[in-house]
Amino acid sequence: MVAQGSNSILRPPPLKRFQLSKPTKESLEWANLIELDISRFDESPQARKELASTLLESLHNTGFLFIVNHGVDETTLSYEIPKNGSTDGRYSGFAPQSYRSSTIYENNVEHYNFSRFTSEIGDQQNPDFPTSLRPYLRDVEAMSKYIHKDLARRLFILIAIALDVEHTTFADMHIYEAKSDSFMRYMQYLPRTHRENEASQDLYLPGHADWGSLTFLFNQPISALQIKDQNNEWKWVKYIPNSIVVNVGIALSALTGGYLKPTIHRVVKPPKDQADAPRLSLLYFIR
Ligand SMILES: O=C(O)CCC(=O)C(=O)O
Ligand SMILES: [Fe+2]
Repeated sequence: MVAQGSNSILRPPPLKRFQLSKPTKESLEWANLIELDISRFDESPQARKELASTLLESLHNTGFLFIVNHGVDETTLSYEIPKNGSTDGRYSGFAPQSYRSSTIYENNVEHYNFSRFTSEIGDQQNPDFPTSLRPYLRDVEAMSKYIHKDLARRLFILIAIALDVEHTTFADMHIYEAKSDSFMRYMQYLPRTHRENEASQDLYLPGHADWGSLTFLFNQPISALQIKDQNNEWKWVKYIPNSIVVNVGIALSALTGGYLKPTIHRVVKPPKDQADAPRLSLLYFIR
């Protein structure tokens, strides 16, 4: 990544790179999810049709899939989140551990949210960005826009093709510039002691479905995300290097008459060989 602002007088020290762990050696019960090669979107009308039907089937059955060959380097934005700036972190800015401490489950989670980068009055980013973040903002903006305006758009068009409706039906409902709560989130799960894990029943984030339409999660080596499969059994989401995990939220499920599944998922204590490392989730929520 090239830090911006090299011509300016503002040269804060760079953010620390987030140290990615090695993948687990444990054999876990993995969820059976497909890998969609999204680069085939522009190959031919036939390829697009095939992608559309694979996508629809998996979002109907499991509500989750991996997209690969998506054009983003997964490590580009792997930084330690800054722990200062605004503490009003609900949709924009930093939320420390204490923000979630009302539940015994999420008290090891801290996050930093970025709203959409638009110039609408009353809908701007929190202007109180910590100085350390400013050199990275253009990259965060580029990444957010690429996911929303390009990757999600392709998926929305494929869903429309598969459902045999006007191709831009869903894409037009999720225009980046239109008012929405879409946002990017850095979410850091801090390791817990044995006693803390006992108190929270090994849960880092309780089972839930996402509210929005599509969630993009940069897959990373610490295994902790689980989804509830068709037999109501929890299965682990596998780490596939350079893949993005995509899942359906409640809004998109409603927009498709319940055809696409807003699958329940949760985050649990990682396996033993990863239990002592912090876990960084980089998410983009399309709402
Ligand atoms: O951290 C993860 O792997 C998933 C987080 C999640 O499900 C959420 O924030 O809605
Ligand atoms: Fe979620």
